[in-house]
Parts: sequence; C-alpha cells; structure tokens
Amino acid sequence: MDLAQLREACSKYTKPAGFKPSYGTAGFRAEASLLHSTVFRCGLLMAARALKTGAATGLVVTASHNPVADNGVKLVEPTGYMLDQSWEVWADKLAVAEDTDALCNVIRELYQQEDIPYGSGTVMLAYDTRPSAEELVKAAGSGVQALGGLPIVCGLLTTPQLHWMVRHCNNSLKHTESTYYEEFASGFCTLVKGCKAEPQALTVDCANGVGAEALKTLSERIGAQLSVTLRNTGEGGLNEACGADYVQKERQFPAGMDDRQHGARCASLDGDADRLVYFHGMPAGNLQLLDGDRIAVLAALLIRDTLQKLPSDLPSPSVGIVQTAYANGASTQYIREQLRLETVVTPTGVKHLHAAAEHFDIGIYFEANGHGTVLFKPELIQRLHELGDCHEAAKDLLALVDMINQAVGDALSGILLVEAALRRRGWGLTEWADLYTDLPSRQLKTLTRDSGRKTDFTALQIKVKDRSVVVTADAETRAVTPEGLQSRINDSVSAVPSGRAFVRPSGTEDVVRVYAEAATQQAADDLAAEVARHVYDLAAGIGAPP
Ligand SMILES: CC(=O)N[C@H]1[C@@H](OP(=O)(O)O)O[C@H](CO)[C@@H](O)[C@@H]1O
Ligand SMILES: [Mg+2]
Repeated sequence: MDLAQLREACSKYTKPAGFKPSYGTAGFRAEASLLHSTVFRCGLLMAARALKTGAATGLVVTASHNPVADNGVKLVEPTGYMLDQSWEVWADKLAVAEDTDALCNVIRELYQQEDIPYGSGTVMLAYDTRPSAEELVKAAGSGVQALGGLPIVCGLLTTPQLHWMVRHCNNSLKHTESTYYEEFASGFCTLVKGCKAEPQALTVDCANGVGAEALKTLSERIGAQLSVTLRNTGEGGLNEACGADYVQKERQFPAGMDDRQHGARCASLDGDADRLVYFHGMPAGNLQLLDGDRIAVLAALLIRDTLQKLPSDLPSPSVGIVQTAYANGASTQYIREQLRLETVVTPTGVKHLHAAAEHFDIGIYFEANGHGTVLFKPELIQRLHELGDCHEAAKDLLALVDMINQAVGDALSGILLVEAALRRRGWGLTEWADLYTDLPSRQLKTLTRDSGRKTDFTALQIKVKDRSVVVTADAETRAVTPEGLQSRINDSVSAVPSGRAFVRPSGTEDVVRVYAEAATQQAADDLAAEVARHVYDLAAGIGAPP
C-alpha cells in the first residue's frame, strides 16, 4: 500500500462534520450530497475485501426505493451475496472515521487484523439512474485505486445484475450483461415450452428506475413467450408514488397505471429492481396485492410439481421456505399445513434470510416486500446434471437454476419465475390469490381507504430519541428492552382474535416500526395504533404522541 497516495486520496473526500453513517440493514443510505466520503471509503473496503478473498468484489451505487435525492451503496461479496456480516463492523469503522488520520488508522487496523495480503484487488462497480450516481461512482473508484486496486465500471445496471456478474466472474463464467439476458431468457423458454396456456398480458410498473431498460431488453430477448407492457419507465420521478415499496406499503395503484379494471394483471419493481410484487384490479377499483409471501408459495408449488416428476429412486431434496416476522400469518400457515414444508423465521434483511436458505437443498426465501430468491445447493445441481438430458424434470430444474438469480433477489428473474409457474399450471392471478386469504395487517404509513377513520398511520413508524433502546430477540418477534414494552404488547395482543404484533428499530431509517395483524382490518389498525402508543410511551417518543 502506498501510504502517501492513500493519504492524498483520503484527504479529497472529507466526511461532513456530525455525519455518522451506519451500514444498517443493506448498506449505507443518506441524502446524496452527504455520501461522497462514505462511498469513497466503501471503495477502500471492497478493494481490501477483494485482496482478502483473492477474488473480485462489487459495489452498487443505489438507494433502492428511497427518494431520488438520496443515494447509497450496496456491497457485494465474490459469491455475489451481500457483504459478509463479519465485515460490516469495518464498513462502519471506515465510514465514521472523522479525518484522514483516523481513516488511515482504521485501514492499518483492518490490514493487520484481517491479515490482508498486498496486491491489487478488483472491484466491479455499477449504478442506478440517480443524478448523483456519476460523482459517487467516481468516489468509489478513487477509493479502490487509493488501495492500489482496479475498479471496473460495469455501467448502469440493476443491483441484482451486478451481483450476478460478480458471482459469474468469480466462477469463471461469461458475465456480460448480454449473457445475463441470454441465460434468463433461455431458462424461461425451456420452462414454458409445451405449455398449453398462452402468455397472459402483464403491465409492469418500473418505478421510473433502472429496471425499465433491463426488462425491455430481457423481454425483447424472450419474444412472444412473454407479454409485458412497461409503465413508469422514466416519464415520472424515481419511486415517486410508484414502485414495489409504494404498492406493497400503501396498497395503492402506482401513478401512471390506469389498469384498475377488474382482473388486470400488474407487477411493480422497485428503484433498483431487486424487489417485485404483483397486484391486480378488483371490483370497485380496489387493489389486491400478491406479495413476496405469495411469490415464495408459488415458487414452492412449481418446484414441488417438478420434483414429483424426478425418478423415484432419487433421494428427495430438502425444501424449505425462509420468511421474516413480516410474513402474513396466513402464508406461514398455508406453507406448514398445506404445502407441508418447513418454514424458518429470521430477522429482517436479506442477508439473514439468505444464510438460513442455504441450509436446504432448495431454499426459498422472500421478504413480504418482494425481495427474495431461490437457492439450489451445488451438490443438487451436480446430481441434476448427472441425470442428463434424458429426464424432462431434471432439465426443467436446471432451467430454473439458470433463470433464478442465485446471488440475490432479482425482480426480473422473479417475473419469469411467476409467469412460468402460472403458465405451467394454467393459472391466472385469481387462482394464485385464492390459495389462501391474507390476515388483515397494518404497518408503516399505510393509508386507509375509509376516510371516516381517525388513526394517523404515519404514526406507525415512531420517531424516538434513540431507536437503539429498542432491542429485540427471537427473530424480532419479542422486544427485550425497553423494560415493560413486551408485556404491554402481549396484553394488547391477547385481547384481539388472531392478533399478532411486534416492533423493531428500522435498519434503514431513523424510526421504530410497528406491525400488527388481526382477524379484521379494524382490529389490526387498532392493535397497531395501541402498540405504537406503547413504543412512544416507553421508548422516549418524540413529536406529537400517536
Ligand atoms: C419492513 C420492511 O419492508 N423493511 C425493509 C427495510 O428495512 P428496515 O430495517 O425495516 O428499514 O429495507 C430493507 C432493505 O431494503 C429490507 O430488507 C427490509 O425488508
Ligand atoms: Mg431495492
């Protein structure tokens, strides 16, 4: 490491005074103008991580579903997964170092403690459509170079595309953007070949983000087998009243979508195209959401149907579904009782779900918000290859392996998964929705359609003096501190039929989130409001009480 070069580079990216970025659930996020030093330091970190692992790493400049004025970074392991959790502490230490001296000290400590070899690490960089991207990618590249590394700017990509490229690069596979489309398209065409059902039209809300161009290219590669119409492709503001997060949380049709007629098939991506939800118009202009829980269930059905066709002398692979506490209780019950599959609950954040899914031969994981994927164990893939071309079912499963982004949740891959699963069953969205009925739930600032109600749902993400006073256990289903909070939540829940509620500090925003579910919408709303008040009272809420 050339110390003089490092010091000089570090001094060009000073941290704004008082700014204390934290890695959080999925990387750093903040108002874009604050982030130059943070992104530069992430460049340093990923160059060091590349040296430590002896393989290429990745960095995406994106703030996902956040407003356009924000930006952030997502950090990618050589496997294509998110940054190893054991290194998050280094990310935090680097990000908060006050000045050049402090930063160089952290670098020295990192090199010593992690035994980083000297050399040049490769870091693959990508960015989404935010106007602040150009400067921040430059900052990331400078960080990589400051440690003698090689930044490779892969361009404007969805987050999952960059994860996929890093994974393929390190597996010595073709890893161009074009190969990404080819593999996905070819897997999809294999799976729908011979389906009697015709492709059904799907309107996709692209959140005015990077997913629009990528989905356009993918659907052109696939041709007539996929019938998509793209909306919110850049004509409006990024994530502004549109996108997967908006549709899932607000339960509203996105801006620019006039498909409210009964039965219209629609889907939404988020700003960096790693989340996907489906929805359709119901009578009276209402919207029915088909969220990540349902995508997991549909994936499980497709996999079960296919596994049943494998030769019976083959040991059957273990299949499991990983969810978080936000999964609707009805989905968990359906998976356990009807699909008879094991479910595992982990804390929020894909890194936790992904790790749990790796324990199964086929691990399906989805957050309710539509972020997830399916992982196939390498040993299983090997066995499927050995079965060769003579078994249709093995071929189908291998097509699924190609079509599903196994590095990370991918909305484009998700659309192909859903469309293939529905067509192979000859189903529309109604049959999918009819598998089970969601319990009414309430979270975040979901607005009510019934204007007569008084509850202010923005209050369901509570601002408190210090959200770290809320500590949870048992996959975030139990509040350990502040003292007395959980017993108050228990009292509230026990009075409500089919009631369930939990609170947790957000890992991406300075708020405590409240979730509640119950047998009726009114009961879920009331329970959420009551629990919100407990948080406000016991965790030093600020502002007007909920
Ligand atoms: C309730 C909810 O949707 N939480 C989201 C949100 O995390 P929070 O820690 O809740 O802020 O952003 C994460 C990153 O995108 C995502 O993994 C997670 O599911
Ligand atoms: Mg996202």
